[in-house]
Amino acid sequence: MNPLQVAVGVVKSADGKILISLRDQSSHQGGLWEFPGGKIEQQETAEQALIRELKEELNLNVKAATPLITVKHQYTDLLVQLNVFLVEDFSGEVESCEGQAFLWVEPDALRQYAFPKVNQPIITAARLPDRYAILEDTDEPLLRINLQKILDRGVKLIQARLKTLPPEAVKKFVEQAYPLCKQKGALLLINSAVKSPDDLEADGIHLTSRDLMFLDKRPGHRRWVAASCHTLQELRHAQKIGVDFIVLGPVLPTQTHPGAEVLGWKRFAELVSRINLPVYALGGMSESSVIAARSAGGQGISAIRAFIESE
Ligand SMILES: Nc1nc2c([nH]c(=O)n2[C@@H]2O[C@H](COP(=O)(O)OP(=O)(O)OP(=O)(O)O)[C@@H](O)[C@H]2O)c(=O)[nH]1
Ligand SMILES: [Mg+2]
Repeated sequence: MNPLQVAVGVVKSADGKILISLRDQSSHQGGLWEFPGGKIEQQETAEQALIRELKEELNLNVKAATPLITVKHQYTDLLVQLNVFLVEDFSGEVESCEGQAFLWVEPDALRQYAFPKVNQPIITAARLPDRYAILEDTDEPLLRINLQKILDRGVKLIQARLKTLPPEAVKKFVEQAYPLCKQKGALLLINSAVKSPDDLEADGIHLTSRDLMFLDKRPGHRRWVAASCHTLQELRHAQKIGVDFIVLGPVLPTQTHPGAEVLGWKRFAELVSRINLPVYALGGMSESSVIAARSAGGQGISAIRAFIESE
């Protein structure tokens, strides 16, 4: 059966708050909060439906929208596909055209509201940025310089992939890096290949694909859990154990792995469409690849060099 196609907007104000509204008690999933939107009519594109619905429901004029995530869900009574857009460019004051309650909420506070179950990955996508920097092993002074470059560039999500640095050096570095990241409002995740990642204070863990496949449940006491994947099997396992987001690649050829087999954007898009999770594209990315990644259904890009090389 073809899913019911729905266009949904994560509407973000200039001060970073997100618009949610309360579903009418009598409607499907009634009494729960939602991101505004509605069914895509015949002859309409998802974007056209989004523009029409946000005008009809909230009197908002959408000026630009970019794809954020697509999720599919089988309710007992209904199969839906939510085509979610990020809307940062709009005009007009929100009005409750259908008498529904609405609220502007900080992204990190979205989890406190009751949404339909399928909305969970949308909430995660709304909280995450479009760039995920990887901080690679190198000598310590250079590591600090690279971290500073990443932070100066405004990247808000960073993975410390310090696989070969001795544990004491890793500990010393993370103890300095974590407060710096906090100060800049950036999240710091520690790669699971780091020796004793549990001893390090950070925002979460980034699982290697190998470590991911050894787990049968999400590691506890972690605010954020991410994972590296290369195959559909790994993606499905990540979704099953409740990982928050994925890095998938290599998408394009890289200098570090010349001749390695790559997915390409088409296969990347196909794989992303099979799961309901935010996915970053890795491999051969530059800052300008964000647009391609988002068009392919991804959350954005992950890279090592793109964020430390001069623009
Ligand atoms: N708009 C919206 N719909 C959602 C969300 N999550 C979710 O499961 N849905 C489901 O998507 C379907 C369509 O959404 P809708 O009820 O907004 O459609 P609509 O505005 O065209 O409604 P109408 O038929 O009353 O005019 C519903 O079955 C609803 O339960 C969400 O965050 N926003
Ligand atoms: Mg609606």
